[in-house]
Amino acid sequence: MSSIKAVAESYQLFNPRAYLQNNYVPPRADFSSEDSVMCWKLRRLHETCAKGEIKGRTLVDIGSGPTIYQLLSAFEHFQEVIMTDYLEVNRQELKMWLSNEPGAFDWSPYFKHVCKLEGKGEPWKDKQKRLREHVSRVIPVDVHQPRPLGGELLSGSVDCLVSSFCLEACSPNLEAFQKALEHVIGLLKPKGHFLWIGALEESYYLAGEARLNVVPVTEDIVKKALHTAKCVVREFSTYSMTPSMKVGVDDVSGIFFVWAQKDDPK
Ligand SMILES: C[S@@+](CC[C@H](N)C(=O)[O-])C[C@H]1O[C@@H](n2cnc3c(N)ncnc32)[C@H](O)[C@@H]1O
Ligand SMILES: O=S(=O)(c1ccc2c(c1)CN[C@@H](CF)C2)N1CCSCC1
Repeated sequence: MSSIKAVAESYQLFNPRAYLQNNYVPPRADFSSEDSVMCWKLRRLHETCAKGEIKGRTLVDIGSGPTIYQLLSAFEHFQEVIMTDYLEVNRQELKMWLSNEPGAFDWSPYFKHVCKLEGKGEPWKDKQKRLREHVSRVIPVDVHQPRPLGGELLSGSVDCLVSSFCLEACSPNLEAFQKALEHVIGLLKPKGHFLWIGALEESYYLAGEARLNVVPVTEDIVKKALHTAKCVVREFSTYSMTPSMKVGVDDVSGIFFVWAQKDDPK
């Protein structure tokens, strides 16, 4: 029986570079076909943010890991972006990229693709510069705490949350997954937006020496969890993995994309 403490211990072996190599380096991260999962994820985020409803002052990314792709469309509509992760090694990887230090991960294929989606002919380096200017803080997070960001932000003060592959990847069971979701939603203002990407029916993934357990969730589980957390689903779409995409670094069956809004109790 895994516990939150056991999950935390398993993450001590997490290798950000191995994780990036497993999931974000072409050709596995494929931009050559619009039908690839990466293009699907970026398109969902672009099309949802292009509607113009998701905007405000503060955007917080929960469980950023060593990645920034999840913010490439949403960040444009907010004054301040705060990135978060549980591990110092991931926060350091993010800070390396934000400071454009030698050896930082190359996210240029992602910027190029999103600039193409936006169709404004903007040089991708201009967007890259803007994202670096928007991220004000990279701070610790623990979704299993009632206040996941500690005292860094007031509960109910955030306009938009983004989270990708975090909650299911750090929750030992569905009860903990539900509580973590409710802790995270507690950061949002009423009517605040939640852009959530996650793994469907995944039970493990690898990141170097680390083998991380994942609580398997289905579309129905995710929808019910959002309802219990008093969120209204605006959009829910899924992507099914092809057998060729299963290369042993995880056993994910599919991906979900959610745009949800926190209920207004008034
Ligand atoms: C699969 S990675 C997701 C990374 C990135 N968001 C992405 O889209 O690839 C899961 C992340 O959850 C973080 N994590 C682990 N335990 C956590 C906790 N208790 N609270 C918040 N994040 C946690 C890990 O450090 C890791 O960066
Ligand atoms: O975007 S993905 O669908 C993706 C991206 C990241 C992850 C997973 C899947 C599944 N395991 C997660 C562990 F929590 C991390 N993708 C998987 C195929 S290759 C390109 C990356």
